[in-house]
Amino acid sequence: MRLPGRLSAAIEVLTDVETRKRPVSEALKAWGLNNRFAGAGDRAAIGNLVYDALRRRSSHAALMGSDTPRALVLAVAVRDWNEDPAALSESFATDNHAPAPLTEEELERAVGQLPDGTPGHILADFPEWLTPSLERAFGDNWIAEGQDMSGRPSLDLRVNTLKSSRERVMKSLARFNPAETKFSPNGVTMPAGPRDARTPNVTTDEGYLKGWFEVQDQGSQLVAGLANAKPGEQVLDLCAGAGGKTLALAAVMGNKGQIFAYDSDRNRLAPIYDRLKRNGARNVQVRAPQPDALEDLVGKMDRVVIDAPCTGTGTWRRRPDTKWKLTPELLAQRVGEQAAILADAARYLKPGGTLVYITCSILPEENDDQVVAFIKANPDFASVNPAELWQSAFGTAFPADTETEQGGIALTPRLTGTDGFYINALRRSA
Ligand SMILES: C[S@@+](CC[C@H](N)C(=O)[O-])C[C@H]1O[C@@H](n2cnc3c(N)ncnc32)[C@H](O)[C@@H]1O
Repeated sequence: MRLPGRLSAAIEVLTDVETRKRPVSEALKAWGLNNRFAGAGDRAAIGNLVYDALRRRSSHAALMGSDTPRALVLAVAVRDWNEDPAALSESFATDNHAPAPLTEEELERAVGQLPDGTPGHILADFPEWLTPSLERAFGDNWIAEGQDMSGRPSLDLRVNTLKSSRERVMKSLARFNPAETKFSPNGVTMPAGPRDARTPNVTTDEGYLKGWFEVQDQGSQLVAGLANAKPGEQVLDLCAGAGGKTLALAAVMGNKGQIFAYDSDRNRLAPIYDRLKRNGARNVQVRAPQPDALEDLVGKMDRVVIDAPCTGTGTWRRRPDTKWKLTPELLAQRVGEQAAILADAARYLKPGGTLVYITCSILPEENDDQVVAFIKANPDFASVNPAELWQSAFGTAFPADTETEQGGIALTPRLTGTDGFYINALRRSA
């Protein structure tokens, strides 16, 4: 397919996403099944167009004076893919699969600029109702943070030190030009390419099949490291899900000590069994949800890790459709769940133990605010100094501006080139 046909297909997929409220991945899959002639390169290009349209949905719409799928996809072609609108329109006229040629207004708007006085939430490309939260989280930098949240993410891998080394993984993936991650000591990264660049399919690599690495954003690797679990400790991973953090904890602990991996959702937990095997993680006991599943652990843990259910606002680059679906009600629901989990988690700790609270959110309601409320109710807990925590976990310089007011660490695309993550290590007095 040539670009005009790919643009038409992207408009079709985006229409499906918007009218049927479908997740992008589902709509793309359905399009692929109905258009079997399209190759992998076409499907990747169409996916990139759709995701780029959603990443900067509000500024694309403001520029074009319309938020139709056609307006958004044309804006991507010009603003993000650097197509010349007049040449593009000409190419449409000679291609049977192309959208209709651009109107006079579209041609004019596509090369224009957003006017002075455009509201910050449009410049930053997130829903207006979140402005006070993001201003509170990032002060004067809130628009720049939002803009960096609207770019394409890199593909990051965590080298599984139980089975391999960074050098070996980089050699195995040399055809994708991997580089070392800036902060994570065991990370490998492949930057996102422009336009129709395809994301490397690393999960068919021999190294992956042998358990040498996992696909994991550098931010997720860092918070797992900052949980600061030590070999020999007793660790409860209370929201283990499919085990992304569990596997990283097992590697940091060198398979020594014990991790108890629990999740209240059996389906989410299900993939962990195969992943543990592939990774050679042998110090993990999976606890399936059932009454009293964790009662024997009360008062015995050195560390309880809460990778809390959250809005996922830190992952907007990867899942830009969720950015526009988030509502105040959903945020309130997540905040309630987090407070309940935090309140329950403390009882598993030994005196002197550490509660590690993690989210992949950038919203203070889910981060520092939760810590303030928790410490108010549990005055025997205090945040471990972030710079000292970083030093203890990695032995490297603490990245600038990542410390939050309440002693947490907040990672963002702008500050650390990672997804948005928050961590606060709360130590109980002995
Ligand atoms: C952010 S996800 C965990 C991701 C996982 N740790 C990883 O690194 O792949 C949050 C998880 O919390 C689980 N969860 C929600 N409420 C819970 C509760 N009350 N107790 C335990 N797990 C809960 C959800 O099922 C979900 O799997």
